[in-house]
Amino acid sequence: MVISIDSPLDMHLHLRDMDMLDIVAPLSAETFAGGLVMPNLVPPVTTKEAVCDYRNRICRAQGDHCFTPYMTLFFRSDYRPEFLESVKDEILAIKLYPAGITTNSEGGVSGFDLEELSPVLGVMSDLGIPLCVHGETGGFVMDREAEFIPIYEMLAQNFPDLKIVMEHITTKEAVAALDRYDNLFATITLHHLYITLDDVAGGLLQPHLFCKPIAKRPEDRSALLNVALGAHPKVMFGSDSAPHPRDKKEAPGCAAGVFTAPIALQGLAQLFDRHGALENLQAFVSDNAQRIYGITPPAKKVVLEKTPYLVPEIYEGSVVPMFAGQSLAWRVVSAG
Ligand SMILES: NC(=O)N[C@@H](CC(=O)O)C(=O)O
Repeated sequence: MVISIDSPLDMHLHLRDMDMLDIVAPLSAETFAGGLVMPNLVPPVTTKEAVCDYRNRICRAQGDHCFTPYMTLFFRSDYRPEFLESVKDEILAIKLYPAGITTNSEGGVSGFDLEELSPVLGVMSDLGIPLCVHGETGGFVMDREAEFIPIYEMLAQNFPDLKIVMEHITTKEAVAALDRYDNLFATITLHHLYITLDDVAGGLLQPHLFCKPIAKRPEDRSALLNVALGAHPKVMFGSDSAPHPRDKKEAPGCAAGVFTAPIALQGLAQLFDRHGALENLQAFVSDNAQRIYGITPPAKKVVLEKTPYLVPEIYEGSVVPMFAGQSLAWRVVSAG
C-alpha cells in the first residue's frame, strides 16, 4: 500500500542552533515542506535581526532540500507597535511562554495580567499576527494545562480577532475548549497521540519520552486521537520535536523534549492506518495549517509505503529519536 502527502507541515518545531541545528535541520527539511520554528534559543529570538539571522542559519543548515522555515518571535509584553509593524513580514507568529515553564523559557510571561499583555496583543490582533501559546500554569504537573484553560478563554474573549494557537495540547479539557471560541486553534504532537504517562513512568523511566507538557491519561489521549484522526478543522500537526543531546536526556535532571522530526510522517502514517483514517492525514498534516495560517508552502510530494522501517538508534551519535531501534510499519520512499 502506498500513500502520498502534499507539502507536509510541522507547525511546532525546535531546530536549535549551532551543531544541533546542523544535525536536525536537514532531517526536517528532507520530508517536510515547512515548519513553524520556535524561538526559545539562548538568548531567545526577540529582535528582527535575530529572526533574520536565525532564518539564514537554518537555510544554510537544511542543505538543498526545499523547506520553508516559518519564523516566530519570543513574546514580550514590552514590544513597541512600531517594532511589531516592522517585523511582521518576517514572522508567521509570536510564541508566548509562561516564565520558566519549559526549556529556555526564563524570559517568558509571569502572571497573566491582561492590562500588561493587552497593548502587544491588541497590536498583534490589528496586524493579523497569530499568538502561539505554551499553555501551562505553575501548578501540579498533571493539572497545568487544564488549569490554563481559563487563561486561554480570557485571551480568546478579549481579543476575538486574534488567532490563538494552543500549542501541543495534551488534555480533554483543551480539546473541549477548541469548539467554544472561533479564534482558538491547536497543534497536536505525534508523541501525545501515542503515549500516556504510563509509557513515560509506569515501568522503568523513559527519559526520551519525557517532555513538557507531560503525557497525560488514556482518556486525554483518546480525546486527542478523536480530533486528530478526524482532522478537526481547527487542529494541525505540530511535532514539538525537541532534540537534546543524549547526555542531557540520559542524566539526572533529564531535559524535557521528545525528538520526533525524522520519524514523524512514518509514525503518523502508521497511526492513521491503524485507525482506518489515512484519508484524513493530508488535512491534519498540511491542509488545516495552510488554511488557518493562510500560507502556501512549497510544493513537495512525499510518498510513503507500508513496508517496515527500522528507526535509527541515534542520529550523528548525539540525539535519540522516539521509537529508536524499533520498527515502524511505514517508510518514506520519496520526497521532492
Ligand atoms: N517540549 C519540551 O519538552 N521541550 C521543548 C520546549 C517546549 O515546547 O515545551 C524544548 O525546547 O526542549
